[in-house]
Amino acid sequence: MTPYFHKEPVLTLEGVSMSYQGEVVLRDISAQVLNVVRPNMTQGQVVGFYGRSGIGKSVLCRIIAGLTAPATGTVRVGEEQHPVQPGDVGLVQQRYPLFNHRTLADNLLLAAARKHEPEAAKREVAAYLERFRLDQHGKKFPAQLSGGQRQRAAIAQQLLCSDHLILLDEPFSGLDVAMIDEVKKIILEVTTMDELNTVVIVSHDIATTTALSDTLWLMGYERDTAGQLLPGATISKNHQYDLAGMGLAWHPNVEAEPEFNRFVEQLKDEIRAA
Ligand SMILES: Nc1ncnc2c1ncn2[C@@H]1O[C@H](COP(=O)(O)OP(=O)(O)OP(=O)(O)O)[C@@H](O)[C@H]1O
Repeated sequence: MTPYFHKEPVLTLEGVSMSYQGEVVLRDISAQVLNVVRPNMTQGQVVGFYGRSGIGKSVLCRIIAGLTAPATGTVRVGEEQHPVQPGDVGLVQQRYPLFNHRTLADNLLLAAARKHEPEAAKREVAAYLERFRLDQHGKKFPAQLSGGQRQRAAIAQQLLCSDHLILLDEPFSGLDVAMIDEVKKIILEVTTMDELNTVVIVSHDIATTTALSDTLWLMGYERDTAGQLLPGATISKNHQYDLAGMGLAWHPNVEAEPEFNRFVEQLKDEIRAA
């Protein structure tokens, strides 16, 4: 097993709850992502986030991104662990928010200008275009890009304007196997760019996401001591898995290992029960 240790927190949720018109959607969620350090490796963090459809994953993502204020609780991000502000966290949704009337390079420049001075923004965009193998396509408009290129562009866009933390909503849905491999590569690339880079993947593709993750969050409902179902979904402590500690954090061919497959089957059972 690759040795690792934890440093400072990069994302902290403290007692987060949310209700809409009196209906409790999220209940008292506390969870933390720590900067994982592996000797001689630049390695960011990948959190896989599961839950059944309609349970509240998107609501929690918007809260983590600072786009919706929770009813109670706080979200802290970054090295200083400041309360999240809109723009701190990139949110890559299934519909990629590129401007159709601007070229890819202009779209990225617009994002980079939120964080950098004009000259630095240009340099950053050039570096990201190359890094994401989009340098041949900078002058194209979003409609002229393939689905995979648009997805890479959307991830680059969010990395350019956010501060190390990005949330990917269903990054594998509707993709063929070759494209899934491509997106996996991008996610791994993002995490090896900077040890503080942290990617939260919300997905129904359990095996693919688990293979990439070093932490898993499973959202579900809990019962009180009398066996009554409590309102609102939560991420209980025993549903926050430390894959690094279990020897299942991403490494080449982790998906071929029997322990990995046993764990994925166990997770599927837990999701059904949650
Ligand atoms: N703005 C809103 N007003 C009222 N209710 C809302 C609002 N946003 C979300 N909800 C409710 O919160 C619950 C959780 O929705 P959410 O979209 O977070 O689920 P999800 O886990 O992301 O589902 P899926 O996996 O199907 O995308 C749903 O019952 C939804 O109707």
